[in-house]
Amino acid sequence: MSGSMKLALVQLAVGAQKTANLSNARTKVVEAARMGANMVMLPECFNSPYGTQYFAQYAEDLRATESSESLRALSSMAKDSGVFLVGGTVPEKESTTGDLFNTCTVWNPQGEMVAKHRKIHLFDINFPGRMVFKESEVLKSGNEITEFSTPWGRFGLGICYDIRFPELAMIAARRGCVGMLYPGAFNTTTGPMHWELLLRARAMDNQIFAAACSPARDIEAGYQAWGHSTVVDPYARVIATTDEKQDIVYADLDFKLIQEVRKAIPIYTQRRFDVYPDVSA
Ligand SMILES: NC(=O)CCC(=O)C(=O)O
Repeated sequence: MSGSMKLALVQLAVGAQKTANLSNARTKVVEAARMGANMVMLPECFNSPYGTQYFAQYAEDLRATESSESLRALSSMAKDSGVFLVGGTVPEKESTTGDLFNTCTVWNPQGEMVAKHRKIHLFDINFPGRMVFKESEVLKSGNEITEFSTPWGRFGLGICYDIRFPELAMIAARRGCVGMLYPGAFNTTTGPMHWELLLRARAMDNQIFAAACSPARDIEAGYQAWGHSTVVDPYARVIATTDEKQDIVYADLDFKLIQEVRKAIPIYTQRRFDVYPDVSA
């Protein structure tokens, strides 16, 4: 838990053409690496529009890198740029069962997959007249907590709606993770209400970094992404953000802030596991 790292969030303009999305992602990952990024994150559904009608059409078998166009592209982006790559999410089709998942893969600078996270909490909400969405109509949920190691420390992963469930970040932090990373695609209804608040809450409660990467907003799309890809530090301060357009957000993560804030506000040693249970145990 020391040193510093440059994180880049690629707020990608995503369209209907998968090949064009992969090529645009590659250009932006290369650009971020040239700007000194050590780790780059792509958004939820970076290779397809976001919507229940699209998952089956864009889904790929992610069992092996070679069998998936998107995984081959992510592996080579990471390797050619020499970065850790949190590869947004890709609609996944489990070939034996036909089940669909919303899945994030993470790649090391050698182009090897080091983590795979299937969205655990599906986005089912009903905001009458404003936002109705039911991922569970087409997707199955993942059942595993995911973390991965880097030279700067371990990171936990969640996908978009997963951020609303504080347990994932709490468990990751108590197991020693230095940050939570969320490829996401909030919308223009819930984004202004909760996107930044949730990131700051996850960072504040756990005294870790928290970052979320959105697609850019496409005003022609059925689902209007909120954008505003954001990085928050262990004091729960927003240290980098943007608006709704295509952009790359850069943040230097200084890991000594974790010890600093935990020393100043020592909630870590003041917990009362004699009164309530430790969810990370
Ligand atoms: N893609 C998602 O999971 C969207 C989550 C969201 O918008 C929310 O409000 O939560």
